[in-house]
Amino acid sequence: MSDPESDFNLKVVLVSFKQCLTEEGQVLLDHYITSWKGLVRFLNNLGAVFSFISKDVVSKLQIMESLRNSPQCEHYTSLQSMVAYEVGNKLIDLDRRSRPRYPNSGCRTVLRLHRALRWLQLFLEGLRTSPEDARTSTLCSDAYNATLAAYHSWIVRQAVTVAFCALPTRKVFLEAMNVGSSEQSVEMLGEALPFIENVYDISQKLFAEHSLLDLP
Ligand SMILES: CCCCCCCC/C=C\CCCCCCCC(=O)N[C@@H](COP(=O)(O)O)[C@H](O)/C=C/CCCCCCCCCCCCC
Repeated sequence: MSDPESDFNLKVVLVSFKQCLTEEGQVLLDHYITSWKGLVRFLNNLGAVFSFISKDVVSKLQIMESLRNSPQCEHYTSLQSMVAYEVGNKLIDLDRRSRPRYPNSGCRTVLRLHRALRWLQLFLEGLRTSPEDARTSTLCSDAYNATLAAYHSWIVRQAVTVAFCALPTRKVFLEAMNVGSSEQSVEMLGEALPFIENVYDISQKLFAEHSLLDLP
């Protein structure tokens, strides 16, 4: 009989991002949410120092799940249908100077996860291509500074910097992916990272086309 814990590995999660995409390039939100839940499982395994990050992701996933379970659920099947619905019906706050009317819009919520996906892509690519003795805190903060940092307050950036010091070594990280040796993890990343890259690129293009990359 299969053991769900030992069967769970980072390859399964990264490949699940492939299932987010239809042949027509639609990004399916149910699969997107499921893929993110898999990432949260890994984050939780890294220790309590990361729980403030995990809580933020979980709260965003809950917003998306409640939209998927709402009477408007059919508009939240894919990223494309969600953007069309929320943009078409003016259900998004566009101006950061006005009082927020739609703090839980799907677009602003997915945008936060979308930016974090870019961080993940850069961080895992850094792990894959770096030498054995590379410092994970440096890989992680380089990826963070190139992506999420620009959108975070000073206090969040400080908390994140402290959390990075608690990261395990590169070898431990690669083995925690649960796909075998460090070498096998590196190989797996080379095969599976393009799946999150595809989802990121399609989402980025969609958000850019609708001027949604800077939602407050
Ligand atoms: C063997 C393990 C393989 C690696 C698995 C990694 C799994 C990673 C899972 C999640 C990644 C982090 C997701 C961060 C989402 C951040 C969303 C965000 O930007 N939220 C901010 C803005 O939201 P609003 O306030 O506008 O609603 C929010 O203010 C910030 C909250 C605090 C947390 C932000 C920290 C982001 C740090 C990213 C590095 C994570 C390091 C994880 C260690 C691998």
